[in-house]
Amino acid sequence: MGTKAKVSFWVWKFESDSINRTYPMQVSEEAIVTRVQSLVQSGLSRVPPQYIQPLHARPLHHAPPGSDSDSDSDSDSVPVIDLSLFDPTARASSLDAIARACRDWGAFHVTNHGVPPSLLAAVRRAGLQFFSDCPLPDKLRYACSPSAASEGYGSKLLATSDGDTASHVLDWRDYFDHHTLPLSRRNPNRWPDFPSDYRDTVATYSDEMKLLAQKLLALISESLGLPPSCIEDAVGEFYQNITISYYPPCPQPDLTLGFQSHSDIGAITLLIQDDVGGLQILKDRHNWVTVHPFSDAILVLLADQTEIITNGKYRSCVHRAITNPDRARLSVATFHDPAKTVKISPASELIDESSPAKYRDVVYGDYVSSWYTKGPEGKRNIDALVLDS
Ligand SMILES: O=C(O)CCC(=O)C(=O)O
Ligand SMILES: [Fe+2]
Repeated sequence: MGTKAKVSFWVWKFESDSINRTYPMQVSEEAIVTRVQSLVQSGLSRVPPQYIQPLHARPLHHAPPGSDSDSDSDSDSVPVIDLSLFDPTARASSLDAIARACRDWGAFHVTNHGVPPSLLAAVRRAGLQFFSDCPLPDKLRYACSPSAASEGYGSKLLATSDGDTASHVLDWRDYFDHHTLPLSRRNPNRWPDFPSDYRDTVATYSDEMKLLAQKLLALISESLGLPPSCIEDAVGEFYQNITISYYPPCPQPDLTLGFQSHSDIGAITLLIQDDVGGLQILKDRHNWVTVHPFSDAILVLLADQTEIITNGKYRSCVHRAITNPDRARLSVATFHDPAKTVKISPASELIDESSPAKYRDVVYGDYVSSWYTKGPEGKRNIDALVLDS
């Protein structure tokens, strides 16, 4: 069956504590190539302990009101913005709708966004074929190195002595990360060559996402009364990465997360998912709301640098992915970040005596390093930059 060979990657040393809880003490070399999918294919009925979330982070459905694990309120749903309504007559009310969505959610779906539905389908299909039809040894030819933000096929790892990964709880997720922009970072030879249209599809998708991100940042700037180019000018040339996440079915979804709670660290993320569902957004700081898959809409998530540039008028969106026992899930997130050398600060237009800067300036590369050493830890990394008022 071939599954045994895959399990052999899973080599841990375990030790038990006084209440007989087993936990890993040391990660062997082989564990570097562990993928969640290979665990699942080995036929587990319980998840290994390093995937078990602490109680407060579990996707419970009956938590006390106000807690981080509050119930999913189905009555609330992420706003939808129809981009075809930005003609001169409807423009003012559409900008108002964007302002409300950014203020209340830090997220919204866009429809009539101009990206061909066939391209959205093609990128989902290419990702799914790579993850589900390609044998593990072939996928591992693209394994990313365990160092921070490397390109390729990976899974989150346990903390290492060099401090590259900081969390002690693992996500129930495998991923493929592509460096797509600027073009000097784009090398499709490092991406899967199966299915045969994979590389072209991801490259075309990257170009389309860049155009949409530019359009959206202009509208978001305008929705605050800023010049359309304000946020994009502050970000500078986009450093774009595309991450395809694959969440295998999980035997114990109540104990795990596909992706722990976090906000994205760049400026703006554009996300599509398949019809399985599992993405949740934290609304009003304590309510987890499921983002139901919505035909060919694209989900816009405001990220930390946009929060700084808008001086907190728009906050970055905290989100997570839950798992399910039955179906693998796929999402494609396209991140648009500043270059590492760019200094990000609140837009001068938004600052005066009555509205002082709320965030310290930060060089984006320093922000990224602190994220990779501390990890999201279920908190907002950006809170470290908030100035005392
Ligand atoms: O899978 C998802 O829906 C979320 C992915 C995500 O949050 C990320 O890649 O940053
Ligand atoms: Fe994210």
